[in-house]
Amino acid sequence: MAETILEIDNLTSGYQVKQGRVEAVKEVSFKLGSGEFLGIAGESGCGKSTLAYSILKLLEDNGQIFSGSINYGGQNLATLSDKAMKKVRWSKISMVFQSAMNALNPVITIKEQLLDAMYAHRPGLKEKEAIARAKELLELVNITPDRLYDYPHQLSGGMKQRIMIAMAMILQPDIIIMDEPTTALDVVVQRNIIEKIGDLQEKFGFSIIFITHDLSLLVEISDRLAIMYAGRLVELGNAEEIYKNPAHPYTEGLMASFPPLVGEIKEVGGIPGKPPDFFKLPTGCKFETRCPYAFARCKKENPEFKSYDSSGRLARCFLAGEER
Ligand SMILES: Nc1ncnc2c1ncn2[C@@H]1O[C@H](COP(=O)(O)OP(=O)(O)OP(=O)(O)O)[C@@H](O)[C@H]1O
Repeated sequence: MAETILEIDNLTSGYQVKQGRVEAVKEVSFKLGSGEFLGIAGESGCGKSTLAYSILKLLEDNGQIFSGSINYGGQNLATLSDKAMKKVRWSKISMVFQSAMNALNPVITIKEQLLDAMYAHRPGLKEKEAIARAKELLELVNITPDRLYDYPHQLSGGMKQRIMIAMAMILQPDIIIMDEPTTALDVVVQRNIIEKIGDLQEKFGFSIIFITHDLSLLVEISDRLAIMYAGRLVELGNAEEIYKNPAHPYTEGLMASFPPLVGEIKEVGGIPGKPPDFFKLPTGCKFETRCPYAFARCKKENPEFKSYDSSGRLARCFLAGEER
């Protein structure tokens, strides 16, 4: 892997609720390489957004990082002050939120919204320069510069989402976190946007953490994949290798739920049952209650997240690397 730009170590974060702590992210560790495209997939509620918001320290009021570290640029973001975090957020690590396009203000033109975002970080910027930069950003996401003077309602959903991607790139960050950036759009538009993101990444070299529940979107574009279940990473490794041979039964089930956009469709299956309640997690393997391969040991012991062969792939399953 290229030089590490972000290292998450044993991160546990989540929310304080009446019943106690929801540990929506539990002991998660991974490294993100410079220029790497890391895809994170898992069913709704497995903690993907909580992980993203933890990195940027944008958790809701009842949210909290309980333990672990988020190392970026020689600092631990998990313990960084709000003031210091403001220097990192957007300029070094930015984010495109789930249905971000709805965050565009309907009564203000795209120009004003882009310029406001620029002035917020570079107060001395001259208007002429800011407009030139705004036009350049629109062109990067394949929107003609004259659209700068439009209001959001004059643009399609795909265009609005591309504008949000342009916004995330304004300050040329090292890392862009994308949380389901295309979910609200139809499949063809989704694909165009993802291709565009890939082009931009190649051109500018930023790293991407791309979060989705739709694994088929990730397989082709990601360098590596991380699969989350009940707040934990259950598999992490090279995207193509995971696709060819998933080591964790949950990954296998996810693959079957989302057939690839291109290539052979094996079998459209799915995963029986639903994700567990964070307050009633099984004692052993957290996936045991839904796993077609579970055996006695899985009920009692929680498998470690570890490398099981020479490829460096990590998986949390007693059967990883074995014939299932
Ligand atoms: N503010 C909150 N207070 C309490 N629990 C929360 C809060 N926000 C999220 N959760 C819970 O944390 C868990 C993880 O949620 P999260 O949104 O991170 O999952 P996700 O994988 O991103 O799901 P989705 O794809 O639906 O956004 C869920 O059980 C969710 O109900």
